[in-house]
Amino acid sequence: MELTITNLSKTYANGVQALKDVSLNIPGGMYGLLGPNGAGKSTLMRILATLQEPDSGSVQLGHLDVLRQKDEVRKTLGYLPQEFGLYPKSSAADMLNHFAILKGITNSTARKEIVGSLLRQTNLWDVRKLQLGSFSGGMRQRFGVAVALLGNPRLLVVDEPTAGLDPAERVRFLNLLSELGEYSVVILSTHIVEDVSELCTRMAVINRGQILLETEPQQAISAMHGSVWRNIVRKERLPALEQRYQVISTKLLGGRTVVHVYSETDPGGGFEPVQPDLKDVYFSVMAGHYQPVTSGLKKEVLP
Ligand SMILES: Nc1ncnc2c1ncn2[C@@H]1O[C@H](COP(=O)(O)OP(=O)(O)OP(=O)(O)O)[C@@H](O)[C@H]1O
Repeated sequence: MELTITNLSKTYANGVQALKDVSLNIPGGMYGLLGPNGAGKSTLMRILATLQEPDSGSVQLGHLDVLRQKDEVRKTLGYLPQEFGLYPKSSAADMLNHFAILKGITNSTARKEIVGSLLRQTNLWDVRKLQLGSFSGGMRQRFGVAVALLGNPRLLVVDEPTAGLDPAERVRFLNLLSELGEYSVVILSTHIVEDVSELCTRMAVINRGQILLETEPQQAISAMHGSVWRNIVRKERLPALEQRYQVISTKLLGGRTVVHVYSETDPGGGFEPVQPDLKDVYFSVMAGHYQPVTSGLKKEVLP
């Protein structure tokens, strides 16, 4: 199973171009779509989930044309939107049973089995009789996954699921997702770099509706070896450093500022080489130190 997105564009009525000629090949497994707020992630996710029309382009899931065969796609689609409403007075088990009926699982014995197994898989079995209104953020998200998994989707679209989860809930949630990636296409949109580095075998960086990078996280990190340098400075020095160097990121650490810069040769000035991580990759791409490439990270500095 593979998802092929070709030349997708979308401009809203207010003139905002949310997607500009987006093309991606998404194989089975866990795929990360990483970008800041407003990058166009939700627009792309809603189009993949057959809830929105692009202006142009095509999307193919295996042999299905996602934009034309919507009913067929919906049978094999799971979608966890950024926000969803639940009946607060319903129990988790009742609500999931209700969604299973909507999904067309009419045989009651089969449905009971499926609902039970999903509640166990999402670690909600013990709280299945509690009202959804009493659920924590993490429990809600896991319930959302249980709903999205009804009917064994071949395509699972998950939009910013970890925003608002505490660290323990986030880890539990990511572990749950990582178990799903093997047999279907799972697309995870997020603005959190760690979500991608911990989970995804492939990823794309999107900003202002454009794909800036499409790669394997490990490959992108390797390609930056030797090009990331670190210094710890006083805040007042930052403007001067930004003039002189290609600054990737700055981070406060105990009142001082840790600066990462991009340079293919020793930049001097007290900078030391560091092992790059996916944050260095992401912020370098966002800062425009790299040219967009379709696969892998080419070491090309923009003029
Ligand atoms: N219905 C709409 N009408 C007009 N503009 C919209 C609409 N939906 C989104 N936009 C704009 O399109 C751009 C992309 O939005 P989108 O929600 O796809 O981004 P995102 O990456 O998901 O961001 P976020 O994480 O904030 O949801 C933004 O500039 C947004 O303001």
